Amino acid sequence: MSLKLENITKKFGDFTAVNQLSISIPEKEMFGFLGANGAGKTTTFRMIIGLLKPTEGRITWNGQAIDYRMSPFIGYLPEERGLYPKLKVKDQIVYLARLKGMSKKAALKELYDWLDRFKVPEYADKKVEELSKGNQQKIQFIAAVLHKPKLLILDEPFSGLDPVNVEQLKEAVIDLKNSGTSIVFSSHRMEHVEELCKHLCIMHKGSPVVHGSLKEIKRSFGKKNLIIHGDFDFQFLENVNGVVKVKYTAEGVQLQIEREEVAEEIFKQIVDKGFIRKFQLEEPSLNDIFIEKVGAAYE
Ligand SMILES: Nc1ncnc2c1ncn2[C@@H]1O[C@H](COP(=O)(O)OP(=O)(O)OP(=O)(O)O)[C@@H](O)[C@H]1O
Repeated sequence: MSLKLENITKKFGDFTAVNQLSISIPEKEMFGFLGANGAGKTTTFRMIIGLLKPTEGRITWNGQAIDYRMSPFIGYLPEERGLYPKLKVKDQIVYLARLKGMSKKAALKELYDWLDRFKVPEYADKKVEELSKGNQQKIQFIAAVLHKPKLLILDEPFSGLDPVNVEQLKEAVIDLKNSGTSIVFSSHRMEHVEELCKHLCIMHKGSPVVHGSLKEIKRSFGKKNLIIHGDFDFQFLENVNGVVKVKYTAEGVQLQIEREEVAEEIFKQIVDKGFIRKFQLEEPSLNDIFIEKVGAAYE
């Protein structure tokens, strides 16, 4: 039981926006879509919700082809936020909820529950244009989740939010996942995907360049990070075999090394050089992996 994309290609004329994308998104999980601008994330989402038709391939949800009849089960937070500025929040939310088959009463109850959760019950009677951009985004998020979709697609849900609002929305998303919603979201921010997702896909120019579980992706990357803090000169490390990158930090140095054994070698070499305050081997970050796989495209 899952969302499945099989050999999906989307062409706009001669231009291929998505190329042979095959992914399986597990049920009741959060799946992250990473990619530079123009990588094909939004196009993929539009195909998942049935707004665009793939040129080739098949998209299924629990084995059934996705079509408009599934709309009540799907929630979508589009990248281009599209609320009507002149309408009151509650009128707009009720209108959108009714399109998903909810009654006015149920929609209002859900709306007030969400507004209470975000500690802004007074927004119900405000016009959208009276709210800040970040708060408009919260309302749009509520519009996407009000009908309790089983599959929730969030295009850049955290962009443009201040840190407090990012945390608030993250908690809401985690609660939805824990209550059984399958969530797919895109982001430019590696740390959000790293924190929230078990599985992910990195898109590059329409093709998936990395795909799978975060754990496995990190393990198979091979390279590790080694953090050393100490009271001695680190420069000689630039010439140690197996050291790929050296980044100097306020308290020492952060190395990218080819494999774990290089850390042992380095330890032998620094042990007599002076006081070592920290010597820590870490898995690569998603950012390290992204930079290597997509690299120049993220300039
Ligand atoms: N309707 C369209 N007609 C022609 N080209 C399109 C259309 N929609 C998208 N594209 C192109 O397809 C490519 C992928 O776009 P898409 O919006 O899916 O990227 P994205 O990964 O969501 O990027 P971003 O992070 O900037 O939102 C881009 O080069 C874009 O210009």
